[in-house]
Amino acid sequence: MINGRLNHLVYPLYRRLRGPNQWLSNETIPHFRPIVENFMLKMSTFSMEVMKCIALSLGLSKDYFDSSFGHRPHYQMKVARYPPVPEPEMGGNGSLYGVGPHTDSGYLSFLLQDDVGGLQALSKDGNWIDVLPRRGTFVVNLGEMLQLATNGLYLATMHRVVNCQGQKSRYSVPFFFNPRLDAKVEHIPITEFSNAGSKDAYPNAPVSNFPVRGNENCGARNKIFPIFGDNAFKSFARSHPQLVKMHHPDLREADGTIVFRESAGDNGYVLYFPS
Ligand SMILES: O=C(O)CCC(=O)C(=O)O
Ligand SMILES: [Fe+2]
Repeated sequence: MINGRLNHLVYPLYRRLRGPNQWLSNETIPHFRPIVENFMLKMSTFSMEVMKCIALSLGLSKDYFDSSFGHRPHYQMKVARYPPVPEPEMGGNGSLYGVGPHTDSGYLSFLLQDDVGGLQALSKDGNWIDVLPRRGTFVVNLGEMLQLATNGLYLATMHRVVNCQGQKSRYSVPFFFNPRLDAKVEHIPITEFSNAGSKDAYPNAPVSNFPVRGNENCGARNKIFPIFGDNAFKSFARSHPQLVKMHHPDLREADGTIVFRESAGDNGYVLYFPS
């Protein structure tokens, strides 16, 4: 439900991505809500500063991206725990990855990871590189909206999380900084970027080694939608097919595409083309 309405009555689809936060009680974690709210506010101010630096690095005015945040940038934070996966299970049916290979859908992601390790990023020549934890630093990933804006001059960072073995869980706090859900991200009109090309950002990616879930997120198979909300909904639906099934009965994810059940319905599904 969103604002008392059933999900399947809410269009455009990306409006379903906003809803009330579910806070942990003070008994579970004291002061959880104010700590998280304070962190998110500081991160969003910081992110806007980094976006100004990115604009300057592209030879644009520092407020170039501001209109795409408007009064309501879409930022999100999560606290993720990756329990260790015992060795016999490694390599079995998706358990190798805590998060399969993907690029994030927005502008920037800041990851605060503990010292367990497991995060990897894909180099352009197709090798996975360990992103080693460094105390007191954020890992910063560029997202698909920056790749789209720069027509591939700046690539969205392909990354994944390999499950740890041993005793300790891995904890990570990703903060995702994005445009407004309804922002349409245009190519930056600078000719030197126009040939960069973003059709297949990772031509050497070892796609055949990827687990089934995640294949569709890679390289040429990953379509980037210019309206950020559409792009975010795409990523959400791919990453959480079970949630789509439970809470979005009019939708289905198939082969990396979001499809919806026609209400008048013959007996099938038709492709959903984001706005
Ligand atoms: O847990 C991490 O460090 C990364 C998580 C991630 O890539 C994601 O949630 O998009
Ligand atoms: Fe990610």
